[in-house]
Amino acid sequence: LEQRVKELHKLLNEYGHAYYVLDNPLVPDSEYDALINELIELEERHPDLIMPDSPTQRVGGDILPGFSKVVHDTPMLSLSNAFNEEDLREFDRRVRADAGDVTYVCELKIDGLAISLKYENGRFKQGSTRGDGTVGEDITANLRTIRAIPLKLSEDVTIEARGEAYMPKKSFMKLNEHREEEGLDVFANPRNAAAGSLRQLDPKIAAKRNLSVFMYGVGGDGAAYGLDAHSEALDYLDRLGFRTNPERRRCKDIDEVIAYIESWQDRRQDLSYEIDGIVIKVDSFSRQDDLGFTAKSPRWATAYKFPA
Ligand SMILES: COc1nc2nc(N)nc(N)c2nc1C
Repeated sequence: LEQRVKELHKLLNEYGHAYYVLDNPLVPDSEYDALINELIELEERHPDLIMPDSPTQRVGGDILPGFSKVVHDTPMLSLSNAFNEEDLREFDRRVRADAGDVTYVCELKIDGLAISLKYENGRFKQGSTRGDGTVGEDITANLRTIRAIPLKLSEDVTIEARGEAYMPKKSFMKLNEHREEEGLDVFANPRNAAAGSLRQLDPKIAAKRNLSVFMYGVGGDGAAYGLDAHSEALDYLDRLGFRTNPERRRCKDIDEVIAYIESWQDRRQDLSYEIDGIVIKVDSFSRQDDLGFTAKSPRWATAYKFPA
């Protein structure tokens, strides 16, 4: 019996990772559903076999009285903005003045809300919003319902991952249709819908909102994990079981960055999620250290914003 429960955990976590993290289903939904229902049955009959990281334990029971505060280990900063090619070239000039020739990493800027996920010995412990950058809200119960967020990593590491929670365009359209039928006011955009869903005190509501995430960095000093560059950190997050955005691209100079941005100007409407720009980061962590931070933003990154 215990053996069967362990086997179901393994199968469901593997199938779940393929479906929700890699967008590459290994089995039809009907097979996944049959297995999860078998596990729910077994756990109902034998509650002593319920583990915290069981795939059935994503939706908590009780409604929270409120959200407690979380002080971030390192501030969750904001990004400076670039609105045109001149801004981008100015950013590049400033970077190379202090750090010399650098390689950049370009990432899609997901139009959602920033989150921090903390893991201890490979297990999801706490998730929070950015808040004011220093203090956020503990929304662990709601984040547990997001199946793209692993409850257990492939390695027993203690790590913080940061990224963006968002609502896919399709889910946003369906949610608003449903709200219209119910005579409720609709959400203005997927970002507001995602924020509203994660601010629910009842995790059962968040669980129904079909949210997802793209993780875009490690909290604190990347070098602490033996990584030399941001692109390596993203590959490391992939290996640990996180969902990262596959469209990221290393660019050897600002001309390549500009070409990458132009390539997404029109293609972005084909994405299944909304983006509001492209984030450009110096790849090497030691070059990032040469550049440091202003009071509120890294000097080694900027966000090109698409015209609204
Ligand atoms: C290094 O800091 C950041 N990196 C980011 N990366 C992506 N892809 N998207 C963001 N919104 C983002 N925001 C911040 C503050």
